[in-house]
Amino acid sequence: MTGDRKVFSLAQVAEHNNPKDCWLVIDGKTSHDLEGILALKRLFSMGISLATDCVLIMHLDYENEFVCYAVVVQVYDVTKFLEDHPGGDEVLLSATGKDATDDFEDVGHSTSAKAMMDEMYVGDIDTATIPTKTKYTPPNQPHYNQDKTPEFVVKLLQFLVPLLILGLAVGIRFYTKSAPA
Ligand code: HEM
Repeated sequence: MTGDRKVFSLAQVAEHNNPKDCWLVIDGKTSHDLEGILALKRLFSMGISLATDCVLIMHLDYENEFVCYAVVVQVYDVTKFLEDHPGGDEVLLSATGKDATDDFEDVGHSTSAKAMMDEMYVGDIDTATIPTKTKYTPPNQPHYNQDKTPEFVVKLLQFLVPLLILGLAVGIRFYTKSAPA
């Protein structure tokens, strides 16, 4: 299994970005044959690392069956699937040239969708060629309320207007009382 593993750079994958030749990079669980997994594990224990990120997971499932799979970032040729993709071809084409794992996961693809991917697998990606995800965190800035002045004026008017009306009413009353009839 390890001998014929093809490893691509992101730039190489990005060349396959059109309806006639469309490749995607998606990180997923892939169940490999036990022999292949054990061969990988032997390499790992010997301190030999692969060009790709690969995490081996082995556990017993609910029925005490021995399950093993590798998590690797893989490259899929989806060209033949473009027309049949239930989500449409455009989403697939727009997911080329990047790590489309999040796009794929966000949709919540079914296990049968994931199973289909095995047939489209063409190789793994050298994850060193994928730019690391950085989240934008805005710098800490003091809270500045742009509407402070109008807010203050409104509050002042709310206080002054009733006072003015009251003063006016008292003034009129005083004036009309004191004026000779
Ligand atoms: C090899 C890769 C892919 C395969 C085999 C695949 C397969 C499928 C399948 C079988 C479905 C039907 C629903 C399901 O069974 O989950 C589906 C739906 C969908 N997929 Fe994909 N897909 C792939 C990649 C992607 C990517 C990268 C995106 C986004 C950029 C995407 C977006 C969608 C959308 C939007 C739907 C429709 C969901 C809905 O209407 O509920 N797919 N896909």
